[in-house]
Amino acid sequence: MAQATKETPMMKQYQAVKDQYPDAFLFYRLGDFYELFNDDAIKGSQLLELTLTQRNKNSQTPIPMCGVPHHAVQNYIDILIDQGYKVAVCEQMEDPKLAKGMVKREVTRLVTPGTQMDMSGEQAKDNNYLTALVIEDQSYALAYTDLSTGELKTSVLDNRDSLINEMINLRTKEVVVDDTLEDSLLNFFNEQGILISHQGETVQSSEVSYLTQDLDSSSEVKVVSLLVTYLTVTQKRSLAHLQRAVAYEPSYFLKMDHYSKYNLELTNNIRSGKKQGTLLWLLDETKTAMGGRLLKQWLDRPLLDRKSIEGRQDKVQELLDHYFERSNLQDELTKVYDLERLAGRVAYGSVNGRDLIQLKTSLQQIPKVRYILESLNSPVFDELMKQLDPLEDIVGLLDQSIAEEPPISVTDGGVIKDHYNDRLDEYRDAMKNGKQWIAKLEAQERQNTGINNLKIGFNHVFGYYIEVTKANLDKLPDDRYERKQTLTNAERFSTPELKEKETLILEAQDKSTALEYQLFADVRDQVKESIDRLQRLAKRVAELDVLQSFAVVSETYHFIRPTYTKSHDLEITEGRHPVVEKFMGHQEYVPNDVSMNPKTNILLITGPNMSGKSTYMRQLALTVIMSQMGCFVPAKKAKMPIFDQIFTRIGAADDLISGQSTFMVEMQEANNALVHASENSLILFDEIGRGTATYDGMALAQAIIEFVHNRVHAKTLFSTHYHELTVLEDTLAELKNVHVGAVEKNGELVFLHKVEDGAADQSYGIHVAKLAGMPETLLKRANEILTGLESRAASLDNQQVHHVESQAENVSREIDLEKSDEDPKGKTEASQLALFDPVDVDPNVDQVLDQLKRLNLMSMTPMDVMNKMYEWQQKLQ
Ligand SMILES: Nc1ncnc2c1ncn2[C@@H]1O[C@H](COP(=O)(O)OP(=O)(O)OP(=O)(O)O)[C@@H](O)[C@H]1O
Repeated sequence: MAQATKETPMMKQYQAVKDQYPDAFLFYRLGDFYELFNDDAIKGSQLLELTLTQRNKNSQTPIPMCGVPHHAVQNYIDILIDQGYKVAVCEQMEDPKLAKGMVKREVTRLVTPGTQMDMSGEQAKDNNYLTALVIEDQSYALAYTDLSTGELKTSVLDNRDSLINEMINLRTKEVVVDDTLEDSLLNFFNEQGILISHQGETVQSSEVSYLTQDLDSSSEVKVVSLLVTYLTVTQKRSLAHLQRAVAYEPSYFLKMDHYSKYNLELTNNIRSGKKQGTLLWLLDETKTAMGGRLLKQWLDRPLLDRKSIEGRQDKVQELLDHYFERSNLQDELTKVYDLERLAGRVAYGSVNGRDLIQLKTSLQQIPKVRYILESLNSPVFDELMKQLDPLEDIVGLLDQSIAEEPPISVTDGGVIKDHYNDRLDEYRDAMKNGKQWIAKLEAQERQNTGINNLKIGFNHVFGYYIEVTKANLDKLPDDRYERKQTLTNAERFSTPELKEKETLILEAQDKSTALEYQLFADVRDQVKESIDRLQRLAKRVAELDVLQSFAVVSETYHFIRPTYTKSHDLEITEGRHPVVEKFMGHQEYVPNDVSMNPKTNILLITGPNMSGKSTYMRQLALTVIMSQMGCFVPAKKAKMPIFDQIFTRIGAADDLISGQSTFMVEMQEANNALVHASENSLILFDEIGRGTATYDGMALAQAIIEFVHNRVHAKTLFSTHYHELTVLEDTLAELKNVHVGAVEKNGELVFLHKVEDGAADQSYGIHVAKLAGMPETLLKRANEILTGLESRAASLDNQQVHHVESQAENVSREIDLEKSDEDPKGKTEASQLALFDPVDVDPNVDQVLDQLKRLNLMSMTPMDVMNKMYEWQQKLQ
C-alpha cells in the first residue's frame, strides 16, 4: 500500500504509523480533522462520499487526501466498520501549540467489525461476536466474545459442519485465526463476508491465565489466548470486564442446523432478513436490551434437560398467574438500562457522567424488583432472588458523587455533586463569589462612568474585559483603563482590580475542572472493582426479563404449558402456528392436532397447493422449540417428548451459503437428517423430490421415507404432491396418511386448513377445471385418464425404488436401499415405455415427439404431466 512520496516530516510520521496498520484505514488527526492519505484516501473518499483533494498539489508527487471533521468522526468510522473494514484512529498525543517539533501521534484504538461496541437502537438487542479459531488434533477450537458485554465462551467441535453451523449461528463478522487454518475454510469465511484477522503470536499474560483458568482442554486455552491477545493488541485498554471463559458443549442444547433456523424463520425472515414476522419478533416482549440478547441466545439454544426446562416454565407460570406483580415488574425493568454494556464501558474507561447516572437509576430498581418477587411468595424464585444483588455500596457512592444531570463531557466540570469533596466546594465558592463580584463591579463601573451600556464580558483569548461602545469612549477616565482589544463599534479594556479577580476566578475554574475529572475517575475506578458483581446481576435481570416476556406472550396469545413424556408419545391438541396466527388473527386460524407415537412415527401429508401443509409442519417445529426454551406453546393441550435435534427441508429456498442448486441443497439437507437424526429427533420434509423429474423425485421420496421408517425412527412429517406415495401406508407400519382438506363452496374451492386422517382426494386439478367451467365430457374423460394413470403408477411402485439407486448413492452412502431381485434397468425402461406408449404413425406424431423431447420434467407436477398427456392424446386420436 505504501506509496512513494517526497516525504515531509509529517508524511514520514504518517507512513511509519500506516506501516503498522496496513489492513486498516488510518484516520490521522491533523488539528480539527482526521485525514486519510494515499490509497486510504482514494478508497475512503468513495466509500464515505468525501471530496478527494491533494496535499502538496504543486509538487511532483501530490498526495491524495480526504478528511472528516473530528466531531463527526464516529459516523464515518461506523460506515466503514459496517462494510467490514478496520479503522485505526491516530490521535495527537500533545497540544500542537506546546509541542516542540513534530506533534507526537499514536494510534489509540483499532476499531474492527468484531470489536465495535457502540450498539444503539434495534442493534442494542444484538450481540456482536468476535470469534477466534484454531485447529488442533483435527478438531476445531472456537472462542467468542462480545466485547461490549464481556461474555467469553469456548468449545471444541469435532467436524467442519458443526463449526460452520456454529459460526453462522453466532453471526460473527470477524474471525481471528492463527496459521493452523486451512485455505478452504478461509475462503468460506471470505465468501460469507466475515473479516479474517491474522494474529501471529499468542501472548501468555496474567490476564490470559486468569481468563482461561476454568478451562480443561489445551485447545480451548489456546484459542482463548489467541482471542485475548488480539484484543489486547487492538484495543490498547483495560479488558477488565472480560468474564472468565466458559466452555460449552453444543450437544447440551437442541441441535438445529443453520438451514433449519433459516427455514423456520426463527430470528430473521426469509423475505428481507429482518426480525419482523419471526418467532423472535413474536416472543420479544423484553424490556431491557440484556433481556433481548438473552432471548435470542435461548432461541438459538433451546434446552435438553427437562428439569431446567421445567424450572423456567415454573417461573413463567407464576408470572402468568400474577398479572399485577408482572406489570409492576415490567415497569421496574423498563427503568433498567443495559447493565452489561454499562459495565463494559466502565472497564473500558469510556463511561461518562450520564452513564453512571443510568447505572445508579438501574441499580435503584433492583430492591423494588426483589420486593415484587418476594410478594409472589413462591419458592420458584428463591434462587434467582438471592442473586439479585442491589449493589447498595455502588448506589450510595454514585448518589453522593455524580450530579443528577451531568454533561456528556467528563473534562469540562459539572459532573460531581456539591458537598462530595471539600476542596471542590472551595473552588466552586471562589468561582461563584467571583461571578457575583464581577456583576457588582459592572454596576459600579456604570455608575462611576455614567455609561449605561458598559458591560463586563469574557472570552477565552482575552479573559475578562470591560466593553465600552465607541460613542461612549469620551466618557471614560483614561487613568485606570488599559486597552485590550478594538472592535468595529466598541473597545475592550481591563483594570487592575478586574485583573486581580480574573486570576482568582480562572484559577479556581481550572483547578475545579481538573479536580472534578480526578474525582470522576476515582468513582469510575471504584465501580470498576465491582464489575463482576454487576455482570452477575445483569445476567439475572436478563433472565427475569425473558421469563416475564414469555409470560406476557403466553397470556396474549393463549399459550399453554406443555408436559413431557419419556415414551415418545406426542399429542398436540389444537396446535397453531404462532406467527401465522398473529398475522391472520386468532379467530381466522384453524387449529390442528398432531398425534404421534412409537407406532406412528411418520405422518405423510397430502393436500392441494396452498392448503397449509408447510404451515402445519412448521407449527410443530416452532412448538417444540418454544417448549424447550421454557416458554409455553400455542395449543390447547400439549404432551411431547424432549427432542434432541430438528431437521428441516422446507420451502424452495435456494442455498444462500454456496449458491448451489435447489435440488442439490435439498438432497444435502435430507442427507444431513438421515445421517444424524436419532429416534429422539424431529424431521420435517416438505415435498422432497420436487426439484427433479417427476418419477425420479417420487422414487427418491419413497426411498427416503422407507429409510426413515426402517432405520431412523425419528418423528417425521413428510408432505408431498406425489399422491402415489400414500399407498405406503399399507406396507409401512409406522406411517400414517393425513391430508389437508378443501371443499367446493359457492362455486369456489375453499381451503379448510384442517388436517384430517387419510389421503387427500387427488382430483383437485380436475375440480378446478370444473370450477373453470370446462365441458362435462372433457371432465369425464380427464377422470378416466386419471384412473388409468393411477393404476399404472401403482404397478410401478417397486420399479421406482430401483430407479433411485444411483441417485441415492450420490446423496449418501448411508442410504442403503433395499435391493430387489429384478433387473432394475429393464424395469425402468419398461416403465418409461408403459408411460409414453407410442401410437400408430400419425401426422401429429413428430410434433408430439418434438414437444416431448423439449419438455422440462423437472418443473412439472404429476398433474402437469397428466394434462400434457391428455393434450397429446387429443392430438394423436
Ligand atoms: N391452519 C391454518 N389456518 C388458517 N390459514 C392457514 C392455516 N394453514 C395455512 N394457512 C394459510 O394458507 C397459506 C398457505 O399455507 P402453506 O404455505 O402452508 O400451504 P402448502 O400446502 O404448504 O402450499 P404449497 O403446497 O403451495 O407449498 C398460508 O400462507 C396461510 O395463509
